[in-house]
Amino acid sequence: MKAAALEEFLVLPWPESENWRVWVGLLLKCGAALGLSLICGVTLRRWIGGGVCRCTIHLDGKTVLVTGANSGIGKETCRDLARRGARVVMACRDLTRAVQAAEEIRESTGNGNVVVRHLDLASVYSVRTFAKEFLDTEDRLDILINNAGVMMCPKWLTEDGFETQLAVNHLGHFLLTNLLLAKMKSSAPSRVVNVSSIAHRGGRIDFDDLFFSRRPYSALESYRQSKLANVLFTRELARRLKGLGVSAFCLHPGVIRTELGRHVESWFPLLGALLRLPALLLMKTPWQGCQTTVFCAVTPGLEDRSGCYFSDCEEKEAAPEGRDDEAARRLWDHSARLVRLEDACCKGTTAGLGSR
Ligand SMILES: NC(=O)c1ccc[n+]([C@@H]2O[C@H](COP(=O)([O-])OP(=O)(O)OC[C@H]3O[C@@H](n4cnc5c(N)ncnc54)[C@H](O)[C@@H]3O)[C@@H](O)[C@H]2O)c1
Repeated sequence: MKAAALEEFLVLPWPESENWRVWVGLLLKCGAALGLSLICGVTLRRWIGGGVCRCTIHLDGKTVLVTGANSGIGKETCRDLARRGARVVMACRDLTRAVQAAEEIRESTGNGNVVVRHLDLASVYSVRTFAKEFLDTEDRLDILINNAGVMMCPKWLTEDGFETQLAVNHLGHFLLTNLLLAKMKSSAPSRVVNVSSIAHRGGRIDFDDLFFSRRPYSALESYRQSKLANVLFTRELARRLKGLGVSAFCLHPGVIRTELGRHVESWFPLLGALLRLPALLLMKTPWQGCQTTVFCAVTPGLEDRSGCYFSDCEEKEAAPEGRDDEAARRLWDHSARLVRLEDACCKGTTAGLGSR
């Protein structure tokens, strides 16, 4: 169709004409207008909508530990908690970037009590080494934020033979939390905050094939499985910790502009480039992305909501698959077996958390 013809096609006399092309043109224009208002609406909602933690509490004398702290949501979480006066331990895989991030946080907050420790959640050995050093050197742990994550990477197996997304997003954090629980109990009231995702919806824990050994690998299914595992772990942890002074929460941080999509972008570079502008408009900033994490970490009086799921600084209902107590218990048992939680080095640290 030539330009003039196209123009004529889209010109809209009011629909008194019976011509079907007029109606198609009208529909197209309405569609475009609707799409545009939707984008504007969502953008406005992103920028001026709720989801800001208004709690001004100070954390002087408290120690917080944040995993995956050198970028994105984790880094902004550290900045917020450092501003509140906490001692912040940044547990990171990439030490070079972590040292730079810590320096930047110290400068921007005036809090010099921000330290970096090495932690690779894809390695059971690294998690155990980190935990041992932490227990030996730190007096207390008031807030543990399990934030690190990897999304939709190719099928990589870790040195322990685990599929990477489940290993980093769930198993590493499961082991870390359990190893540090004795310290958290002695620092009670304390909190564990697990950064999950809305992607837990529609997720499924395949207990017969957690690592995609017998089924074709799907990067998306694996991510969903790992984020559902975060929700179920929170639920079971809260149940086991009832009355011990440690609460557990999980959350969806929103759709945030971070480096999390690096694997998806590397698979579809053209799509990544095309989506950059809409992403800039529609996605929240890392500062906005850390608000629900901080809300769960510091808001007083949340203890009776232990085990719950949050989004936009409000409690929300997790998807039905995230409220399955039997699956939560099974996942705990499977995870404990996989990371060998009962090994000598953990004994004594999990007191009170044995099986039912
Ligand atoms: N960005 C979003 O839109 C979004 C949405 C929902 C949930 N989340 C969750 O938020 C959390 C933070 O992600 P982000 O968006 O800030 O992305 P990010 O990529 O900026 O941060 C992830 C961090 O995890 C660290 N990490 C990855 N593998 C690790 C390992 N093996 N050991 C230790 N650290 C490791 C990375 O180094 C990085 O610092 C993730 O758990 C993610 O699933 C993010």
